[in-house]
Amino acid sequence: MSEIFHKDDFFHVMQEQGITLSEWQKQQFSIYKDMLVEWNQKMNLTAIVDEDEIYEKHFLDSILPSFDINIKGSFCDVGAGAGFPSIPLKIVYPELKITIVETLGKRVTFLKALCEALKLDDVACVHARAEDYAKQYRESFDFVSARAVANLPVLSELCIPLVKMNGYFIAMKGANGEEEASLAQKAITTLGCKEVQRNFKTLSDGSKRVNFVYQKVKPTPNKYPRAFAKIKKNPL
Ligand SMILES: C[S@@+](CC[C@H](N)C(=O)[O-])C[C@H]1O[C@@H](n2cnc3c(N)ncnc32)[C@H](O)[C@@H]1O
Repeated sequence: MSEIFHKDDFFHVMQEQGITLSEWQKQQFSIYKDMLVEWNQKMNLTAIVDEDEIYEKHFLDSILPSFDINIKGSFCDVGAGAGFPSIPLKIVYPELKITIVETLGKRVTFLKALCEALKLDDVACVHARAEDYAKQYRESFDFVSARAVANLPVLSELCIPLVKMNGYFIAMKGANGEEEASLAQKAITTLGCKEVQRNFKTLSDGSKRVNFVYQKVKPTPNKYPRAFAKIKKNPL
């Protein structure tokens, strides 16, 4: 990637990956960017408000995992905040069936308005904690992902119970990702997963990304997820 990232580089990277976006998809990204900046004046959605940075650090970053694994079917985004990574993925891959589980009501309000403005079908925005949602919807999704929600030992217990057998948990991590991954090894195995990919990326400012892909090879034992206080106090 170039040293200074411009919005147009986003579309070039997509093309390099064989993804040609229609005018409407480009417009959807533009509407998304505008809504993010506008709503951010009323509520805390993101620290990134520069247009080029939004295209790189939110939009491109969200889509990066799909360059290494074919993301299709049902996709649950735990703690999506302002919609990352699931909404950029949905814009690029309109067939995805998205469920967002987000614990902050104001952000859910933003996400619902966003989905309406972007005319997105098949996006459910659920106001809940992931560990509560898993009581009813465990092992329901082909893919479960999260970015910037919790450290990996904790995040694994929030996300893996929601993954179907043979489905995938994608943990999107930054510079400390590998350290977190070593600490999470026991959690990943206990919850029924094994690592199948570890993908490294670098953004234009040199910041590192590592996206871990774990596959569910055994059902998650019924006692997980525990209540959040227990997960936090005593991570697996
Ligand atoms: C730092 S934000 C990251 C948002 C987004 N994923 C991103 O990368 O920009 C973390 C989000 O996770 C949500 N969250 C934290 N714990 C959660 C849980 N147990 N279940 C669902 N959402 C949770 C928070 O409300 C917050 O919106």
